[in-house]
Amino acid sequence: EISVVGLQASGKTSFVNILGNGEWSEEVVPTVAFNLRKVRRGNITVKVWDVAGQPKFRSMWARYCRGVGASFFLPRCVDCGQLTSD
Ligand SMILES: Nc1nc2c(ncn2[C@@H]2O[C@H](COP(=O)(O)OP(=O)(O)OP(=O)(O)O)[C@@H](O)[C@H]2O)c(=O)[nH]1
Ligand SMILES: [Mg+2]
Repeated sequence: EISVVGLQASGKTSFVNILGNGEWSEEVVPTVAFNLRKVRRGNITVKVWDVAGQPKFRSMWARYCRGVGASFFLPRCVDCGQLTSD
């Protein structure tokens, strides 16, 4: 089980889509709350929590990072200052 958190529009959903089906899609919409996606590789299935990055959802990050095997934080470098400012 892994979780992916980071600021809005940092590309988390796009990243998880590529993990899931190898496809790039331009038509991604901002995530509301979270998406749960199951990624299969052979006989292993990994649950991936793709968590929303908009400020109102950030309080949920800790909950989704607890108890998972690994968490990814995708930074969005055009506004790294934003994490501390909001
Ligand atoms: N150029 C470029 N654009 C990207 C990349 N990854 C994502 N995008 C674009 O950035 C926008 C936001 O991507 P999302 O995957 O929705 O971002 P997100 O982190 O899931 O956003 P929230 O769900 O709001 O937290 C989309 O228009 C993507 O097509 C990348 O590696 N390069
Ligand atoms: Mg998203």
